[in-house]
Amino acid sequence: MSTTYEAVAPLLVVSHITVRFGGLKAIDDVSFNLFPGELLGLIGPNGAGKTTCLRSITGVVRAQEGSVTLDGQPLDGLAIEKRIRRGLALSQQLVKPLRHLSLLENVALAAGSAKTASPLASLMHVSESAEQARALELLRSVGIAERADQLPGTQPLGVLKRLEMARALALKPRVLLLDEPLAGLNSKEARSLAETIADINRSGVTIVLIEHNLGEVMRICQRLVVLDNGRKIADGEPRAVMNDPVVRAAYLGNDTLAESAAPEAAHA
Ligand SMILES: Nc1ncnc2c1ncn2[C@@H]1O[C@H](COP(=O)(O)OP(=O)(O)OP(=O)(O)O)[C@@H](O)[C@H]1O
Repeated sequence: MSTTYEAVAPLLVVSHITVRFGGLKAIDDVSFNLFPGELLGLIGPNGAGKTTCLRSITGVVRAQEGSVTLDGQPLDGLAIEKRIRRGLALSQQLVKPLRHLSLLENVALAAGSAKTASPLASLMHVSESAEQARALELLRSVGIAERADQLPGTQPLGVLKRLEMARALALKPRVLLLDEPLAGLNSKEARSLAETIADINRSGVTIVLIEHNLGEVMRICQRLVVLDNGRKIADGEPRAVMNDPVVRAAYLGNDTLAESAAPEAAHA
């Protein structure tokens, strides 16, 4: 994709964020922009601060310094629910659907809660056909519509991850934050889910993707931000970033880079 993002106002601005856990600086003065329509990869070695960065954007973790703005509106100090209502959705590493509800009902519940403030009212929404139809459409968009009536307990991990994505999309997010969606999948499943993520992005959803599968990251992301030891060490076009000696040094000894994201093996 050859969008010139600099000509467009950023949708999300992360500005000089610092997060400390006791004496540890998990995030150290990190800034980056996310532009409308982008699929941005947030990468870095283990413990680099990627998840903490996403959590500080959604308010799960409070940054001691810095600010986050969505469409020009500061999110600082807002509770998680308010940030969700402003348009952020976080799809987590751990998949936790409601076990007694079908896949369709799980997504319909999320679609209902996007429209209502109270959990009881959102439960009642499950019976409404509009939410059911929308939930089915969302299940279709993540490729699991044929399992709509099945329970989560019988599903393989790949399906549960797609369900989690559909639930996040039900919130109609302006920015979808995905934390390691490909973890635990084999290479074929990972390739397929990465394609689904790219499809979701092409349908107009702006995405930040944390992922260790650098082969898929290189294939689907339009830009990469790299963290190492809590600091941003690179920000730019994927191939240029992966060729950056500073990035290569950060990953030195990390087999993932050598095996799946050598620049010569990367797709354009
Ligand atoms: N709640 C917490 N309390 C204390 N330290 C934490 C907490 N959450 C994260 N950390 C520490 O902050 C640092 C960054 O962790 P984080 O999980 O953000 O990294 P990451 O890049 O997402 O790592 P990984 O790729 O391994 O998931 C690590 O040193 C981690 O141990």
